[in-house]
Amino acid sequence: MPVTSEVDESVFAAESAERADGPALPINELFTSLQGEGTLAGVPSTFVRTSGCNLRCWFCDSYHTSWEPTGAWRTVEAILSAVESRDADHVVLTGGEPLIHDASLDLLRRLADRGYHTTVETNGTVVPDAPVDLVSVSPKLASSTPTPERDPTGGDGDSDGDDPGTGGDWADRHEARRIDRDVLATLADDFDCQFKFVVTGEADMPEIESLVADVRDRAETTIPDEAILLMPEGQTREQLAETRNAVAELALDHGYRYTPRLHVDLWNDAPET
Ligand SMILES: C[S@@+](CC[C@H](N)C(=O)[O-])C[C@H]1O[C@@H](n2cnc3c(N)ncnc32)[C@H](O)[C@@H]1O
Ligand SMILES: Nc1nc2[nH]cc(C(=O)O)c2c(=O)[nH]1
Ligand code: SF4
Ligand SMILES: [Mg+2]
Repeated sequence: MPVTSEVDESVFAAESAERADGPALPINELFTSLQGEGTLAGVPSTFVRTSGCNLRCWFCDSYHTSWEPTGAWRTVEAILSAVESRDADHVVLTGGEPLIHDASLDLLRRLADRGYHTTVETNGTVVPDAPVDLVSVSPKLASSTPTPERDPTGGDGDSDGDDPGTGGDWADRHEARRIDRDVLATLADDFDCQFKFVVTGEADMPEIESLVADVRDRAETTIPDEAILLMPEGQTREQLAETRNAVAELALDHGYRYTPRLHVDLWNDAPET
């Protein structure tokens, strides 16, 4: 089900999630792997990847959930059966942005009822009204915003008006939506959270520091440095090899945690890993 990127994420958010056979989600892929990122790295987990996103990061490693959302509608019932047919007792709900879909809340409630440990991978723009064991928040920095030079839809990078890409169309929407400090503080107060920043270089650090300070000011709970994770940007082993040592040094310098991208080290950019 390819859907063109002229269409907003509402294609998947609005198309009825409530069907005759119950709530449903657009699923891009469902697989079992090792959690590759964050404090649970290495834990066998079943990944449920929804399609559709309210942002458009230029570096998105899940292009077919954001820039060109693709997937097949599956009922929450069918997703639960698929999860139960696998061994893992950890489930990671990701996307795209899983929390733009109401049916994600049904899925999370029913996974909790069945005793699964749930992690939600989210960009931190939506608060879920459902139980979640770990909210893995990856707030998007200014360096994530698509530009004519960083346009994964194929813009030619110059400004002569013949740019065939659509990345530029998304720059303003992405920029306006990417950070909501109140949502981030509410997530910190209401859930166990890790804040996992994608770092492209040292220039990202002032924004991370000021955002962390703002969220700490607004939240009632204490957010320890060990809940702040720096993750190198890179979709492939080759790209990660260029960024990871510098990002590890930045984590050391700032007293934050470093997270690898274990799945990229192990399986590069293969689907369903
Ligand atoms: C595809 S996103 C889906 C969940 C949610 N939309 C989000 O961004 O957190 C899953 C994770 O991959 C990270 N990610 C995406 N592209 C990346 C890249 N090129 N390098 C490093 N991390 C990336 C995101 O920051 C997020 O932590
Ligand atoms: N192995 C593995 N670990 C992951 N952790 C977060 C992922 C994601 O795409 O949200 C991811 C993923 O795609 N694969
Ligand atoms: S918020 Fe997540 S899914 Fe959406 S474009 Fe950015 S990395 Fe991709
Ligand atoms: Mg991934």
